[in-house]
Amino acid sequence: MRERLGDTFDPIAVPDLPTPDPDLDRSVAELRRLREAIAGLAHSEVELGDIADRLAEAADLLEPRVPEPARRLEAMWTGAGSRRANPVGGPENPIAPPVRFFGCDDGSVTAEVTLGLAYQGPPGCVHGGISALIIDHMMGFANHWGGRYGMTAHYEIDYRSPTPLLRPLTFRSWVDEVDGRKTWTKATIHAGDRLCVEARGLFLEASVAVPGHPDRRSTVGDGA
Ligand SMILES: CCCCCCCC(=O)SCCNC(=O)CCNC(=O)[C@H](O)C(C)(C)COP(=O)(O)OP(=O)(O)OC[C@H]1O[C@@H](n2cnc3c(N)ncnc32)[C@H](O)[C@@H]1OP(=O)(O)O
Repeated sequence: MRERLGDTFDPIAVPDLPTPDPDLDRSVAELRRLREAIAGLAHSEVELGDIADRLAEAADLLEPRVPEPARRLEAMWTGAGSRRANPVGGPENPIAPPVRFFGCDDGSVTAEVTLGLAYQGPPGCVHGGISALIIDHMMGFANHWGGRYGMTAHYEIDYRSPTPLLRPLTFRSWVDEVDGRKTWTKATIHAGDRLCVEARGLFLEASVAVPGHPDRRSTVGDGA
C-alpha cells in the first residue's frame, strides 16, 4: 500500500444505507442542530429559561418510549450492523460528528469534516480525543474498504500541529501492511496542506458475540 495518495485518488461516496426509521434519523438531525446551537451559546447573553423548559418537555415525552437497552443493542446489529448507530457519522447517533466517508480507487478512504464548538479542546482547536475517535473509526473503515477487518488492538497518534475548529479538515486512512490476522493501518488529518495529526493502528481479526443472539458471532465492522 502506498503511503501517499496517488493520481488515482478519486473519492466515491459510500452508498447511504436504507433508513429503517426516518423519524429516528430526523430526531437525531434535530438533536445535532441543538447540540451545535447550545455549544455556541455565550453566558447570559441569551434568555434560555423557556428553551430549557421546552427541552425538558421533549425529554419527558421521549424517555417513557425508550425500550430496554437489550432491544436497542439487538437492533443495532441487525441489517446495517452498527454503521447507522456508530459514534462517528452514524445517522442514528446524536453525539456523532458530521462525518461522511468516501472510498478511493487507490484503496484509501477519506472524509471532509468541519468540526464545531462542541468538539473543542485547546482554544479554537479540536480536542485530541475527538481526532482520535474519528481516526480509530476511520482506520476500521479503511480496513473494510481494503478487504480486511479486525478490532483495534493498539494505536499510536502524533499531534503534529493544532487541528482547527470551524475549518474543513481532510481525514485520510489506508491499510499499510498485513500479516495473517494483523492489519496495520495509517491515518492523517490535514487542514489544507498542513499536517495536523498522523496515526498508525494495529487491528486483529476477531469476532464478538452478537447482542440478542448468544450463539452468533460477528466480524462485521462499520464499513459493512
Ligand atoms: C468485531 C468488529 C467490531 C467493530 C470494531 C470497531 C473498532 C473498535 O472500536 S474496536 C474496540 C476497541 N478494541 C477492543 O475492544 C479490543 C479489545 N481487545 C481484545 O478483544 C483482544 O485483545 C484482541 C481480540 C484485540 C486480541 O486478542 P487475541 O485474539 O487473543 O490476540 P492474541 O492472541 O493475544 O495476540 C495475537 C497477536 O497480536 C499481538 N497483539 C495483541 N494485542 C496487541 C497489542 N495491544 N499491541 C501489539 N500487539 C498485540 C500479539 O502479540 C500476537 O502477536 P503474535 O501472533 O506475533 O505473537
